[in-house]
Amino acid sequence: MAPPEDTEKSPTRSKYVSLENGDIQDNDSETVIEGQHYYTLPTLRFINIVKIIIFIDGILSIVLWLTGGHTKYFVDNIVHFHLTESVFDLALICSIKSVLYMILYTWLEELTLKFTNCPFDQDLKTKTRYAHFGIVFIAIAVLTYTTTKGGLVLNAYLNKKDYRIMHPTYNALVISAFVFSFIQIICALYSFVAMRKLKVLRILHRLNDDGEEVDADGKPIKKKANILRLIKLAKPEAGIISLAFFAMLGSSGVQIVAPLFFGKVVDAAQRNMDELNNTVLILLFIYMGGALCSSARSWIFTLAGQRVVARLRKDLFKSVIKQEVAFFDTNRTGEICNRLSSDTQVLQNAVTVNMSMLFRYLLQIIGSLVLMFVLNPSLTGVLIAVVPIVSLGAVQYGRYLKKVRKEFQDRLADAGTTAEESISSIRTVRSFSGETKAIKAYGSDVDKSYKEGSKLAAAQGLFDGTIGLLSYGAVLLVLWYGGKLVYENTQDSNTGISPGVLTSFLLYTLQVALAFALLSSLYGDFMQALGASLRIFELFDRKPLVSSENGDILPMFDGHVEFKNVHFTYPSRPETPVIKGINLTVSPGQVVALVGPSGGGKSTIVSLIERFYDPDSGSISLGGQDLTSLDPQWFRQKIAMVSQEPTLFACSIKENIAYGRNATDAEIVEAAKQANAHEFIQTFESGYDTLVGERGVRLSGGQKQRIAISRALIMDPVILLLDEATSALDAESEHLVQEAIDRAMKGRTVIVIAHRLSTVRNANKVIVIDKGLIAEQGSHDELLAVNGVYKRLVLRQLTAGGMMVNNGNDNSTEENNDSEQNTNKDHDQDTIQQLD
Ligand SMILES: Nc1ncnc2c1ncn2[C@@H]1O[C@H](COP(=O)(O)OP(=O)(O)OP(=O)(O)O)[C@@H](O)[C@H]1O
Repeated sequence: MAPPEDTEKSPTRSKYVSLENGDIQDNDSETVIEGQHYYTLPTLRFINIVKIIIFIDGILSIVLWLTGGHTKYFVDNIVHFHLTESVFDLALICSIKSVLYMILYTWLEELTLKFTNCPFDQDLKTKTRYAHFGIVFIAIAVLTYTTTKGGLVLNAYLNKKDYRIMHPTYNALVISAFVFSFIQIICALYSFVAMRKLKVLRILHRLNDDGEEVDADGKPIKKKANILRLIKLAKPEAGIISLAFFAMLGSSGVQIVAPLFFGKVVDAAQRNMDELNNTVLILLFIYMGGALCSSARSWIFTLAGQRVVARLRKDLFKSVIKQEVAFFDTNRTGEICNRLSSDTQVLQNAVTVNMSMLFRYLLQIIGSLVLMFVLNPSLTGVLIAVVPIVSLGAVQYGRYLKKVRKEFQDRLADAGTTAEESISSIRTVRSFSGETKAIKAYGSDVDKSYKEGSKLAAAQGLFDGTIGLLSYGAVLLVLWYGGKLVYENTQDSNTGISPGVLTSFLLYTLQVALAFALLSSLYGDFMQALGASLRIFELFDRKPLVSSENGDILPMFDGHVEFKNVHFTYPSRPETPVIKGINLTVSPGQVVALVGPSGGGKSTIVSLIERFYDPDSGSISLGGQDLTSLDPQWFRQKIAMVSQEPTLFACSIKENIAYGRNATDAEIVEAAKQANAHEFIQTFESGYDTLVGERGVRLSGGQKQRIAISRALIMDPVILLLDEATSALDAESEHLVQEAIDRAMKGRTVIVIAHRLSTVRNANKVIVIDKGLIAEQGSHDELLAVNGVYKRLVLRQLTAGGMMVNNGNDNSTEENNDSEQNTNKDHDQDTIQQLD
């Protein structure tokens, strides 16, 4: 579709640029859509809100009209129509305008959506204009009429001596007709903005053939949080929640009928003492029943909330822990932990306590309004006329609040993450005197969250104030109008209302106003919960890119590993390929040493064997079968890893050794003996039950490594993946660790990232990895014969006395240590001579 030549002239057209294959690009949001798409639209969008307002207006007008008097009065009102004494015209106009509005708004939305797909269709554009102007015309005409009529009625009431006062409900109809026509003209004008938003919204919501929402690349988008999904979280608690609902019905019932009895008390006080006593006694019983129901409701709802959050946390953690390793490369630990703790807490309140409050207040409002209607419809009509203003304002403002609140929560989470990082690395912070830096970083994050918090406080304050003013304004209106009716009653007992009824009415009004104010603050809570649930459901819905379940189990696994033309790039750094086409074979029982310059990709190869990541292309097989088709749980039992800086868990030595599988005490001790760990463990007061502290801080480097070797040995792995420690241990530790490693290597396929010459010399095969490729491979001697990377590496490291030479510590106490190191040194000397 080619854009017409006058594209620049039309603001709507210039927003879209057609692409070669008929796609449309939205310049503002840089969103591209291909051809025709199906979309989901939010339920609570502008048109639907307007329709609700029109509906309320229609219903209210009809009710006020119908409750306005007896049959003759109706007929008189129509037959002897009088501009300032009849309201038949208003009821008629309201019915006609409601139908017209419904038709025009529906048409307008349809046209706007069609226009998104065909932004250059002149006909659609003209029709959309007609729809817009039709709506605005009706709104202006109706507002003009209702204002004029209202003014004339008021003028007649105040100034005309022979004015026949209308039925109170009809007066309410005049007020509500004016208020609604005012709201509707605002809606009509806002419809221009709303339709523009709808176009963008439509582009942003697209579905694939399965009905899932997809992004511009056609990939499914994580599910959005919605209230229904939030409620579903509490589904298993449905039983006890329904119990709580019954209790809530009881307590709300009390709230609803109590004001009625208050009124009766006031009226009884004007008659006789017996009636007064009886009414107060009834009220006391009502309150006692209400108290019982209230405590049951509160207890059960809170209990259900606790259950929901406990389950939520477990499920969420399950989902997090199953994510592929790459996920943790891009997501900070603190942020994830925040979701587990604070976001789930927000949800706990939303799905139970807030939900209960929502129903309670709704019940209170509806019940109170019904009783108010029974007491005096006209007074109720006056109150209802202001409700739509409050609700429309609350919804719009609530949206803004949600945005600010989310921003605040994000900044708070950032601060939490920064603090966690510093505290968990306190040793590094201390040794580099990084306290000031850490304090500054945390302080700056807290300042940012404070900035957002103060914005939130102001916004929330304004929100609460406005809602409060509107609510109490309604009370004042009722007080004035009700006072007038009481006054009328004192003049003529057949008209107006008694003081008792006014008391009930005022209490109801307060109750409705309060419930309304609380309901609107609940809206804020729900919005906050929606924000939290967005983040939580994002984690819930995230399917790990590398699954850790399901797959084949080989009946026999000999330890054969093969890489075929493997290419790999870390997802967190997509522009930098790390492995660029590696072919290698490790035969069962072989010891293969990976060497090479730092950053060449050795550790990445080991990670790929563990299937922490999947290669971008090529294949990795274990025992002849592709790694991606094997059950990760199974093959990870067959592969054990001892890394350079082993991480231990903050539990006992015993639990750390038996981390990979359930083992008996005897097996644990045997593994520790094999790893030369038994002796030092025995010197500890609590032996195998000694706690190692966070990440094993209470153990020395050598001790940690030997525990890690025990942990690997207890798995009796077929393949051992070793990353030799580069950090220098003292001679004794070095020897003990080395001996444990040598023992562990026996009878297994071993892939070792080698840093010691002795390891490389004893390996069956040495593979030199450089810049993501295999630079050389062969035995130590073969590679030395080639004047290549390996020779340079060995020479550089030997002459530098670097990592590949065993640390010769003269203070060594054990004789065999010395002799072993001397042998190594001799070998190293040989090597240097050979190289020279
Ligand atoms: N999780 C990661 N995300 C992104 N890039 C990574 C990640 N881990 C490693 N890299 C990058 O991949 C490249 C290879 O790293 P790798 O750790 O495999 O090298 P290496 O040969 O084991 O180095 P060394 O001997 O120093 O341990 C490096 O450039 C490194 O920066």
